[in-house]
Amino acid sequence: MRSELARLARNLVRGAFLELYLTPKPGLVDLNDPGSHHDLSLERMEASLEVVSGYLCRLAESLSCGEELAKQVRLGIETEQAMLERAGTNCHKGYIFLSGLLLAAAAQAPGGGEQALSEAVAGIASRLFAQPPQGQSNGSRVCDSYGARGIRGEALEGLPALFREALPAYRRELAAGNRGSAVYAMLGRLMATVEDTTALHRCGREGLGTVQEDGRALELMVARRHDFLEFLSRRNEHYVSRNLTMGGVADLLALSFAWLCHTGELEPFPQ
Ligand SMILES: CC(C)(COP(=O)(O)OP(=O)(O)OC[C@H]1O[C@@H](n2cnc3c(N)ncnc32)[C@H](O[C@H]2O[C@H](COP(=O)(O)OP(=O)(O)OP(=O)(O)O)[C@@H](O)[C@H]2O)[C@@H]1O)[C@@H](O)C(=O)NCCC(=O)NCCS
Ligand SMILES: Nc1ncnc2[nH]cnc12
Repeated sequence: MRSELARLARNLVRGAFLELYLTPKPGLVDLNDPGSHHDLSLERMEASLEVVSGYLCRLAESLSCGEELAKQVRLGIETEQAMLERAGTNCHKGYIFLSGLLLAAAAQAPGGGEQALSEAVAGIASRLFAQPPQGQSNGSRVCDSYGARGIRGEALEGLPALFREALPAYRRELAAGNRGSAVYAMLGRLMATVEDTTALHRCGREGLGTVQEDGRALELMVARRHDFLEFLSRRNEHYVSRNLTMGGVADLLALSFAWLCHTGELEPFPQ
């Protein structure tokens, strides 16, 4: 199991880099610009991912040794701090949690299918969130204000954005023979369905509604073979003008990339 967890850890890092470099992405850091993140840059995100890479390697080792969940939580919290110190940002806080959760679930359901993995995610999340959260955060305040479920709801339901939305969207497009646009079908599906608390935090319900409408529009443009790259560039300008972002979509896109790397579906040649 050790080697399989180490391989998934490496793919979780690859997924985050693939998300970062996908360009254009409305409101998010990519190869063109920092989107609506004036405190970020490509270099800072790359520095942050160096920290995430070390974390995932240590987490895979901890899981292989059968250490208890409390140790994995400590590793996650320490990594959040290390990310702040190394890159001066919390830009991958959500991904630290989501990638750690998926890795921990894979340790619990070795060789199981995606349904077993989703159930293991939900089981671990129910243990993680058995106690009420300590203190407030942007997401918890937004969840209180808008009755949103956010990252906690996503985890407690077994990552439906990954297993029921993103992966099927990618596989449908791939089955139709469209390798090049499959990633954008996945991005559109996530934008259309994720209840992203960073969008709510920045621009309220109207902001989340904009992201979800744009996700549906992107899906339609991909299906009709329209110029969706021009659309995404134009929407990026609009998001920047409103300080709108979709950090939760970014993290779930990274996780989707990672899992597709792991299953070999993102590359024509098996690893
Ligand atoms: C479970 C925790 C990680 C939750 O911690 P916290 O309460 O601080 O988290 P939230 O504020 O609720 O948001 C967490 C981040 O999750 C991403 N997210 C948002 N919506 C969703 C969703 N529906 N599904 C999945 N993920 C979602 C999002 O992360 C990304 O955006 C952040 C950057 O955006 P930005 O607008 O810049 O945000 P801010 O800087 O806060 O605002 P500004 O001032 O800039 O305007 C960035 O984090 C991205 O990753 C949410 O931000 C935590 O409680 C926890 O348990 N941590 C310990 C880790 C652990 O247990 N690991 C072991 C697991 S086995
Ligand atoms: N590309 C990106 N831009 C801003 N925040 C992010 N969090 C994760 N990926 C991100």
